[in-house]
Amino acid sequence: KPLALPGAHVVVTGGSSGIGKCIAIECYKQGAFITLVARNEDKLLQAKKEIEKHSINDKQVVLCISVDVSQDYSQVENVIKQAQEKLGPVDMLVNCAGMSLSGKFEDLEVSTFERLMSVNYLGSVYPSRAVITTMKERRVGRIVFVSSQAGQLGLFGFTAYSSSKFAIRGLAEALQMEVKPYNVYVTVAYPPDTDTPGFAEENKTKPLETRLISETVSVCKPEQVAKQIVKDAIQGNFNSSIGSDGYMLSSLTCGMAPVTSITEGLQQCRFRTSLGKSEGLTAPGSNQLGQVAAPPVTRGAVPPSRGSHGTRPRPGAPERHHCSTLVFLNCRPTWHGNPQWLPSTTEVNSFRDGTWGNPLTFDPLTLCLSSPSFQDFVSAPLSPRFLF
Ligand SMILES: NC(=O)C1=CN([C@@H]2O[C@H](COP(=O)(O)OP(=O)(O)OC[C@H]3O[C@@H](n4cnc5c(N)ncnc54)[C@H](OP(=O)(O)O)[C@@H]3O)[C@@H](O)[C@H]2O)C=CC1
Ligand SMILES: CCCCCCCCCCCCCCCC(=O)[C@@H](N)CO
Repeated sequence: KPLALPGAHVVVTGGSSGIGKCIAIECYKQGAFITLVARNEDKLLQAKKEIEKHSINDKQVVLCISVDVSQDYSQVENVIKQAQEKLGPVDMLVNCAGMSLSGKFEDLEVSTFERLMSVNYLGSVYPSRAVITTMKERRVGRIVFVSSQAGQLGLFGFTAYSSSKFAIRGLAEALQMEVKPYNVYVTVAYPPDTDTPGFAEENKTKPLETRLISETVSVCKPEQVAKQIVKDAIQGNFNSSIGSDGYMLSSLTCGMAPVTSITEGLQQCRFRTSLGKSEGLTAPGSNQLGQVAAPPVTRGAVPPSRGSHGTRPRPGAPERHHCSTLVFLNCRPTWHGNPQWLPSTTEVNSFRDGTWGNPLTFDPLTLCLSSPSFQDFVSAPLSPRFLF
């Protein structure tokens, strides 16, 4: 049932740089024929040369086509037609063209929201729409969407980016349900920060808060991310995440995503069961819907620490507006609970050397083990939906 890459035709949008280029190389190394799709022709040719160094036989071809995947569906459809005429029907489509811009909601131009939605979301819809009919007819195919960890949770500074990456997941879940009977498998990848030209570009305007939160997860190499994505796509896994925190994040945000392995299924049961428990279907204070009533808003008082995982009220901290000890990873009480609070340089440094024991520098494993109970930890991130 795994897709055989030798001789297969793989189309990679965004294949001229970063993660996309590494995905193309990975597939090429395994004997695939590649079509690279991106806008800039010089970058495309450059990438083609680089990829061709990894050939394993002399029949392999790398085709380059320049198009903006976000502009006009008929253009994208034409590009796919061209590619199919030259290299045959598409066996695997990797939607990797995308971009990121961060900034506070009110600092981002409205046009940025439109731009990110059209490149990241519509730029994934168009190529997929163009290949799906043939895939269904042939009863063969893989469609890969490259979302982001920021497509699993919304983060400070990512109002425009996160929403465009969340949209991809909705598309993917619905599409998978439609095409599974035709032996077509959909994969959504949620990479962490990855060392690419696009990431360097993003960092130029990234707010400090966004940077601090992002730094709780280390930066990956694009080769490593690409390897994982290709592996999951070949297998037909719906979810593709990188590293142990990527795995935890996927488990915590599994929602109703399709389950493609037994371990994944067990894991989801576990998390869903603990959700039911923590929401207190029988707990005092729960209403008929099984929701726990939100704690009263406290003003001028620090709410009692409810076994929070290492968070202490900060000396001289301004009043808290929410009792948010239940909220995600203790990042959230810090950022959401203290709206007046902004980090100064000394504070930033003291997070870094751990003086504060601040959750922004937590190590997920330590956090997990040191929590009052593992269940508590597991259910914490799921609670905000019910509390707020
Ligand atoms: N790097 C990271 O930290 C992470 C990245 N991601 C996602 O992975 C994907 C790749 O990111 P990364 O490798 O960093 O990005 P890069 O900026 O290095 O590469 C982006 C690629 O997409 C192409 N592209 C961009 N816009 C368009 C467009 N409108 N039409 C066609 N092609 C386009 C670019 O070529 P050209 O400009 O010539 O068109 C280039 O080939 C993105 O979707 C990104 O959101 C997800 C998580 C983390
Ligand atoms: C228990 C679970 C532990 C996980 C902790 C999660 C912390 C969130 C960090 C998220 C970092 C955001 C990455 C965005 C990458 C991206 O898409 C851009 N770089 C694109 O250029």
